[in-house]
Amino acid sequence: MSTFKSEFMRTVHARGMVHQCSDAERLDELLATGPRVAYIGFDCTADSLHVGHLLQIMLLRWWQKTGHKPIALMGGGTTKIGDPSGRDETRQLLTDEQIVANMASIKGTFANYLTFGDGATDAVMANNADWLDTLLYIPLLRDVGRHFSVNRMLTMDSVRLRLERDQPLTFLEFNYMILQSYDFVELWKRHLCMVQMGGSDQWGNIVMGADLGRRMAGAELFALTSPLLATSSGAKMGKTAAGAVWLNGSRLSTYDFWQYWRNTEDADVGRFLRLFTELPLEEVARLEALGGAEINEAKKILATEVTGLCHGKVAAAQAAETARQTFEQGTLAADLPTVEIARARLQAGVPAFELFAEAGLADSKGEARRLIKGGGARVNDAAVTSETQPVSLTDTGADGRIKLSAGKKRHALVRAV
Ligand SMILES: Nc1ncnc2c1ncn2[C@@H]1O[C@H](COP(=O)(O)OP(=O)(O)OP(=O)(O)O)[C@@H](O)[C@H]1O
Ligand SMILES: N[C@@H](Cc1ccc(O)cc1)C(=O)O
Repeated sequence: MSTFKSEFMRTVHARGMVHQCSDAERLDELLATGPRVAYIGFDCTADSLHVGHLLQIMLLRWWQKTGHKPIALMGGGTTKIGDPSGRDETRQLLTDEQIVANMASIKGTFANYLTFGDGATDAVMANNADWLDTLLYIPLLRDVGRHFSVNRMLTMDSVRLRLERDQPLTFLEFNYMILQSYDFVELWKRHLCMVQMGGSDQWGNIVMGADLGRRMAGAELFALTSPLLATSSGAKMGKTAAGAVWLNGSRLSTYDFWQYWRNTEDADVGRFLRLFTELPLEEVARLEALGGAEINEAKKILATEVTGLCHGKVAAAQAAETARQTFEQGTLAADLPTVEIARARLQAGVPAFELFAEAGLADSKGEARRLIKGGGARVNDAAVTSETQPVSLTDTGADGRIKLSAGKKRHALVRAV
């Protein structure tokens, strides 16, 4: 591992970011001799990326930091097809308008992690709709389709698993890997892009593209995948009971994002520090070795570092301070009153005045209404603007709770049961 010549390969291996690489030795050689180009594709299936994408973004960031050029590819075209990789069911089809809106909303995230521009190692953003939307069927079949063996396509996990489990796979989805492969060759032609990275579920799509590049253009292309992350307790990383852990601040507040990382399981602290922060490995080793209550300090550092990259250092410091005031300044310690509300009710949305009364923050519904009218009621630190404003499951923070406040000092937590 330590024998790698290139800084990129040394760094990403040492930090545990690599699952598979098609030819690590050869790639290492090429990376040691000058700036190279790599890309990762992101489909626009929602209006924000989530924590599951963060490892991919960190790979692009290290790629750039170690002297190479990253391409963030928006899947404006591929989102119309829907990648079957790692999924049991066909994705719901999105309209063109939804895809365009999602892309606009996702794009901003990359500016926090990458430096864009025209220089040799500046990042570039591309959209595969630019070349996929105008493909013609017969020419595509003749120029590209002839290089694909259906026999081999059937052995790819994205296809094989559906067939083995008797789950339907549409012809539309079956074509996804052809289009992702085409992207790789197109980016090679446009930018001499020679590496495609992605989560391990993308391996089949990536090696098919590398093969296509060899056949169509005589290009030497490489695949490098990251592990698909689960927490120590086995849950797929990035999704909580309350939904995905979104990267866009409009979807998940900086404070809740910070809390998600603060609530990391003890056994994951070292691994997450290596994967999601840029702290030197010696520092990570020191933090990881902290025992007992001190591990909480390491979790706060993790939360502040990851939040700092995603939302900026100022917002991260603010989130850390809010957490300190809320949970460490005596009045609001762990004995904060918690009310349990039936999940179905929260799903439907409970009018704020009812919830405040039930949580004991007002003696009656009438008093709760007055509290709200007077501007003294807050849900997750945001003012409640109408008495009947519904409080629902979507307000649940990454820690599985909704925080209600009456004035500055009185708080209660709501948990769905
Ligand atoms: N836990 C994870 N660890 C590493 N990479 C992940 C993780 N979750 C997602 N990814 C990467 O991000 C890509 C998109 O993931 P995923 O398919 O889960 O996103 P989604 O389409 O937004 O969510 P869903 O499949 O739940 O609709 C995956 O192909 C994978 O490479
Ligand atoms: N298939 C990838 C996204 C992607 C799209 C186009 C590509 O060329 C590469 C990757 C995913 O689902 O996450």
